[in-house]
Amino acid sequence: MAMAATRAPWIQSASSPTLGAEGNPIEAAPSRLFFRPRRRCPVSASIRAGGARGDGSQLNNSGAIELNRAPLDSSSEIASKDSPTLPRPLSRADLSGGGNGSRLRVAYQGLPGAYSESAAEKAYPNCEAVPCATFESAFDSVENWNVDRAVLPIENSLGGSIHRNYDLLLRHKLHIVGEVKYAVSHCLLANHGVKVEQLKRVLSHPQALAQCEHTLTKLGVVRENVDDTAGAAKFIADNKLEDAGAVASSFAAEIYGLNILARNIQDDSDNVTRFLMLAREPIIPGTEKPFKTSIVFSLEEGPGVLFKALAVFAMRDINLSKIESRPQQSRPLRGSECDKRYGALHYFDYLFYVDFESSMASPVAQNALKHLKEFATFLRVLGSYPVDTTHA
Ligand SMILES: O=C(O)C(=O)C[C@]1(C(=O)O)C=C[C@@H](O)C=C1
Repeated sequence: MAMAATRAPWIQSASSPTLGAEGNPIEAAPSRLFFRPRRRCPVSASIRAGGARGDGSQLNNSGAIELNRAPLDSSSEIASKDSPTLPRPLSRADLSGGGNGSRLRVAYQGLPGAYSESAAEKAYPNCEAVPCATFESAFDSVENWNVDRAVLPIENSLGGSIHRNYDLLLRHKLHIVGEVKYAVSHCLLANHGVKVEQLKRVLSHPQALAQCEHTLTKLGVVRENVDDTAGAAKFIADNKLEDAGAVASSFAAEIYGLNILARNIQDDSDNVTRFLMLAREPIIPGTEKPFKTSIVFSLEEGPGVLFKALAVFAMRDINLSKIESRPQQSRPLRGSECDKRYGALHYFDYLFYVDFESSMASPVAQNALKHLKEFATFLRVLGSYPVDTTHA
């Protein structure tokens, strides 16, 4: 019996029938390359075009996917994510802004003048950008329906990954519905009348300080971490500091009445931060333009298991655009394993976050995840969303 979609459309149970073939001979062959896991992961992809499907799901008149809501293994983390109370998936029209003339409320971390605010406004033009003290409170605001979306940084071309947000993506049940790249150009700000030579310390977000490493080293100043770049600007303005500067945007200088001592002080002029757009509901992915899918999984221990996991994409010519590993915080160490030479060994248990360049609407991507599921101990699709192909 087909049921209306009340969960992320790509999720079905482990016991669901085989998905349609993608014409890839590897799929039909027994996968001797890969070992069988002890535990099986209850997640796989399931979106395809055209009426009734082998797995019991239906393509409805509007082209939206309706899936069977199959029972999930209660031992799996995925079960907690896909509450049956989830509202309808977003359509791609929902990506651009609030309907009915209402302004979409979009949470970002930091104060007005933070780069994240500008990224939120780039992602959702005409939105009402809502400042949040922490990344976590931005996640909470969406989950608690205080705002419609959150836009949060995930990686920077100079500073690398923002690990906190990777961890929060897993801990919360939001869906990635888009990405936006934003060119970050840092300024050195100080109160009016303060000269560069007077500065003994410079305050900013740790990422921003890291992005200006060369300049700050040349200046010989002490770096002080604060929650966001705009917060640093506000702090030195409010306290009328004369020995401290801030790394922040020219917009922050304007808002907090500071002087710009230097512009473009980041280590490389091409300094781009990639932000994720997060929502309570997933979007229905398409294939008519480039899509990207973000997943997180964990694996059994064993020689070459990560290689095998990544091979499910390589053998289908699916490009990976990002891979990040994070320790499993709830279970950081594996049980001790004996080694003849060294005795008991402890290994860190990892979560792997992978972005791959394919839409969950593509059978090839669905089959890759189905294949991955065979030896993943946990797998969750964080979102399938259009690639930001614009210039930052
Ligand atoms: O502090 C800000 O202005 C932010 O928006 C945060 C943040 C970050 O977390 O990476 C965003 C973009 C820049 O890379 C520097 C800092």
